Amino acid sequence: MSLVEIKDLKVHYPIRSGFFNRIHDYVYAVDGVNFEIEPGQTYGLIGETGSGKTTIGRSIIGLEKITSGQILFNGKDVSTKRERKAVHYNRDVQMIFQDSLSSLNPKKRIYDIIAEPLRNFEKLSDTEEKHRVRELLDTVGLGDDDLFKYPFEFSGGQRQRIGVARAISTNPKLVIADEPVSALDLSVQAQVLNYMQEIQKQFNISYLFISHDLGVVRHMCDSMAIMHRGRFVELGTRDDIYNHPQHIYTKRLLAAIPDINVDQREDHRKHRKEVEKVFDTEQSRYYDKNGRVLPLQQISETHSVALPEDQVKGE
Ligand SMILES: Nc1ncnc2c1ncn2[C@@H]1O[C@H](COP(=O)(O)OP(=O)(O)OP(=O)(O)O)[C@@H](O)[C@H]1O
Repeated sequence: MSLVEIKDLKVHYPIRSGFFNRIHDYVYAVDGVNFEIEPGQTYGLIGETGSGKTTIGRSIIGLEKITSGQILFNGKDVSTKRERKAVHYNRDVQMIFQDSLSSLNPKKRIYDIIAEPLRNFEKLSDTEEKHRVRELLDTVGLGDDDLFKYPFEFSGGQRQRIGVARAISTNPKLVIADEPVSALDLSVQAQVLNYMQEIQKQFNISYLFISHDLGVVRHMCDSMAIMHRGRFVELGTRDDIYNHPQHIYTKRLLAAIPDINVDQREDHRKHRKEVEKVFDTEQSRYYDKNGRVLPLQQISETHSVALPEDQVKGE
């Protein structure tokens, strides 16, 4: 059984205006998405800013009221607050945010930041708590010297590792990581991602990894969905997406990954320009007359794409 199943999830925000503040339209932030996250695996949600990724993450953790659809966790419906409470959901699902400086309380020492979820969810003695906090800091490569420092005394990468330690303190089954490394330098990004992968293996955690950059998630995700305008344009395994992309929006995101090989930069620039040109001329075929993403078509057991009818063929 999948750890998480998302069924036809919709989150629509009303747009109000006028003297009576009437609803005159909606923002279709998330407009009918379906996917599953397996135990111990990483699922990627990739798309440009405003495509609806964060809204999905916030809906799963319970920070966003959903318009319709279902969120199942271990087969149990957790779409409402009452249902989440009944299954200790708040302990089992944690989140890592992009901005580590604002997500860690600046007035608290690291010890208390990491101990806080433990105090909320576990009944530990003082000695057990100290032992657990030390163990967690050690897991993310920080030491006893760091225990009583404040967040501002750390680098961005270290703070993000503290965010990881806090998120895993309650032994969660799912961690939602919303752009966890976007604010970091490339070398520091790799370090934080390595810690996240090691922790995943050690504790069999599932990640929902949200990013705007297909380059960053290449080595993290087992499966992924490419999102645009509140819907999925393509979903599949890592191999489906990186080696057999079908939707022009996915191809465009792939072409945007910088080429680290200096000799090939010119070729890469030309390829990127060509992909952009195709996207500009062809994109109207891939969206309906209101600019919405077409319905997904399954083209293999693992791979679905929102293709125009005349493009659909099995792999
Ligand atoms: N509370 C809200 N009220 C109205 N519209 C909202 C609200 N929250 C988000 N939106 C809109 O919903 C859409 C999706 O937003 P969301 O933050 O999920 O996108 P995203 O892909 O995560 O973007 P980013 O990477 O910039 O965070 C956007 O158009 C956004 O403006």
